[in-house]
Amino acid sequence: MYEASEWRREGDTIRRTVVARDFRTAIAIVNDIAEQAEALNHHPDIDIRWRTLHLALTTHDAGGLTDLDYKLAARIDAIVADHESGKS
Ligand SMILES: C[C@H](O)[C@H](O)[C@H]1CNC2=NC(N)=NC(=O)C2=N1
Repeated sequence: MYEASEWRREGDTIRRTVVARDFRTAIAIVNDIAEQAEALNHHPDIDIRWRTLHLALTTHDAGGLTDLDYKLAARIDAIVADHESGKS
C-alpha cells in the first residue's frame, strides 16, 4: 500500500499540507486535484488559507481509509511535484 512521507495519519484520515508559491498556484493545484477527484469519484476535504492547502482524505462510504485514498494521495503528490518543478 502507498505510504508517502508527506502524508500523516490522523484517525480515519490521511492529511497533507501544501504551501504553494502563491495563491494562484494554490488554486491551480486545487483545480488539478479536482480533475483527478472526479476521475476517481473520490473527493478530498480541502481547506484553503491564502497559499496553504490543508488536504484530508478518507472514505466516508467505508468509514475509514481505503486504497482509493492512497491512490488519490499519489496523484496529489504528482500534481504538487509538477507545480513545484514549474511543469504546470
Ligand atoms: C456516491 C458516491 O460514490 C460517494 O458519495 C463517494 C463520492 N466521493 C467520495 N469521496 C471520498 N473522499 N469519500 C467517499 O466516501 C466518497 N464517496
